[in-house]
Amino acid sequence: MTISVNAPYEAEGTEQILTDEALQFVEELHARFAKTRNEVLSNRDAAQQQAARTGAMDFPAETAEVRGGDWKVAEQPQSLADRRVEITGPPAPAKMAINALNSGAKVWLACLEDALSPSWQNVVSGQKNLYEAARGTLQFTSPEGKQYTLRDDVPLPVVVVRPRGWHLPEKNITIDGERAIGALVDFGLHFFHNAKVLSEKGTGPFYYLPKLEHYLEARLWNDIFTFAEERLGIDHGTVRATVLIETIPAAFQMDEILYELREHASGLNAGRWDYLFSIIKYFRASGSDFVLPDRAQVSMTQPFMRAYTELLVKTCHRRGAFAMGGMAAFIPNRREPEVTAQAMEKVRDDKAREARDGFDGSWVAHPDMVDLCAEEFSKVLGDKTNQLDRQRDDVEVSAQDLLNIGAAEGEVTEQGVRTNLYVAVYYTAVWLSGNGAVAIHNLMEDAATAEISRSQVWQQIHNQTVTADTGAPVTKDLVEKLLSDEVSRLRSEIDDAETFSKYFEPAADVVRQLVLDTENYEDYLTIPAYEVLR
Ligand SMILES: CC(=O)SCCNC(=O)CCNC(=O)[C@H](O)C(C)(C)COP(=O)(O)OP(=O)(O)OC[C@H]1O[C@@H](n2cnc3c(N)ncnc32)[C@H](O)[C@@H]1OP(=O)(O)O
Ligand SMILES: O=CC(=O)O
Ligand SMILES: [Mg+2]
Repeated sequence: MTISVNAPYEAEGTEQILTDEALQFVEELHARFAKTRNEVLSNRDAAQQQAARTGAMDFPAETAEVRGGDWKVAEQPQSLADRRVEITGPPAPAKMAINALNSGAKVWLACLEDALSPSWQNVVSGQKNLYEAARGTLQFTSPEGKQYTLRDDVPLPVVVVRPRGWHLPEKNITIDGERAIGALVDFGLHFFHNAKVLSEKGTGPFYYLPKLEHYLEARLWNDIFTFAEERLGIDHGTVRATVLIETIPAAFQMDEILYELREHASGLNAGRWDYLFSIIKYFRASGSDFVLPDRAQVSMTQPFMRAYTELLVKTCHRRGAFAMGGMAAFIPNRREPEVTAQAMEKVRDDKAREARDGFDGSWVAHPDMVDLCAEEFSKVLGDKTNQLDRQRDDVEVSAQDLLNIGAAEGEVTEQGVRTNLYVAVYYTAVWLSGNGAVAIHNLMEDAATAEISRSQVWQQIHNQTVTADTGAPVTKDLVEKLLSDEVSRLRSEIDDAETFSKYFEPAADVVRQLVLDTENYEDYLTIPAYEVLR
């Protein structure tokens, strides 16, 4: 096998990160695991088609013994015992990494996934920043001259790295002429450079695993961890993984996923945004019973969302694994105190509900929200660091509860379609410019939320959904017109013509193709967008 880097430019950190030894490790991962990754990825379609045809899903029959069995995941390492507040954000640019590390959170989810646009610069410099974070040497001076250094007055958060999902390639690295697998590049480079340093400190290496759709995908990650530990001479079980339950098939396999990873598992996380995206994707063509209301109306208190989070807490605590809450999208606006006050109140409610339900901690998107999340969890935890001992034997969740999507309260409106188109184009443009997360109308938008936006429109056209505010069906012609309006609106808001033509016009082309091609549904927005990204 031959690995080669065919990058369009030399990214910051290249010399430090893309060493011969590190690339050889990435190549070894491909030699051993690429075939299985390709198999598990191609299995996804058949499972989706079966569910779409029947409109039904169930807990797998072949793993009844795993669900019924009395087993637990390995004991949790001390450094992860208290996860009451986790800040999420990309490790590039460096100032975001430093701000996250200085935020006072217990954990920093360093995101190479939903919140990172995988430009070559971000992929390499994100690894460089993680390398320096692991060694406590990360610092940065902004172009305006602002100095960023790591604080030394409190313990810094433990870093948990989220590599890309199984679906995304890394086009700037090839192996025998084929594009490398993004997840193996992200994991391989991080593990190779940092596993020893982190394991000696007892603070890693730890990972979040995104977008899994089957327990065999968890088995694959477990095999990768076992191999990587042996190869670098690190104790088996040092790696700990928290799996995002953020696809509808994974909600039916929570026990199985923990079981596969039991020697490496830390917990599960309720990734609400990708979960909604997955539901729309799975049942996009299964009729109007599966059409969700406008995105803004689908809250965590809808019965099918409660079923999902309640089952997650119950499953985790039965198995000795952490149950981690998700992301409320409201973010503060330091220029608008009223917006900030409202956002704080809504996020506080969200965290309070999660803490009451038994979650051990949760996510925030912004440093200004770290304290409120810690406060809400501390109220419930008291002197404890987590509530692993709280069993939710009162919870009974059936397949029908998880799929009770038609009962969601709310409606589809033309204004909702407009907002979805606006957000999808805006987010894609920002992603093409190298940022994987952005505030739009005081909401955090990232790859998962943008996927919901574009998929809702596709589904509404497919089902000719009638909008509540105009009484008209969502047709291709209507969407063409609304998209053109929203692109004009964006043109009037973006005062720089060059930025508009460089990022917004290609973004509009990507979104137009995604929503209007009703014969084909693209599995991920980021697949076509990646072809345009440098
Ligand atoms: C569905 C999911 O997967 S959720 C998880 C994935 N999504 C994320 O991780 C999104 C995380 N959040 C963010 O990226 C950001 O909060 C955004 C893009 C939404 C908003 O960022 P901004 O527009 O920069 O917000 P704002 O101007 O209020 O930021 C103030 C300061 O806080 C910093 N900041 C804001 N959010 C974060 C964060 N999550 N991590 C670290 N620093 C942050 C900014 O860099 C800025 O720093 P500076 O004063 O040194 O320049
Ligand atoms: O990754 C989290 C999500 O909500 O998606
Ligand atoms: Mg996600």
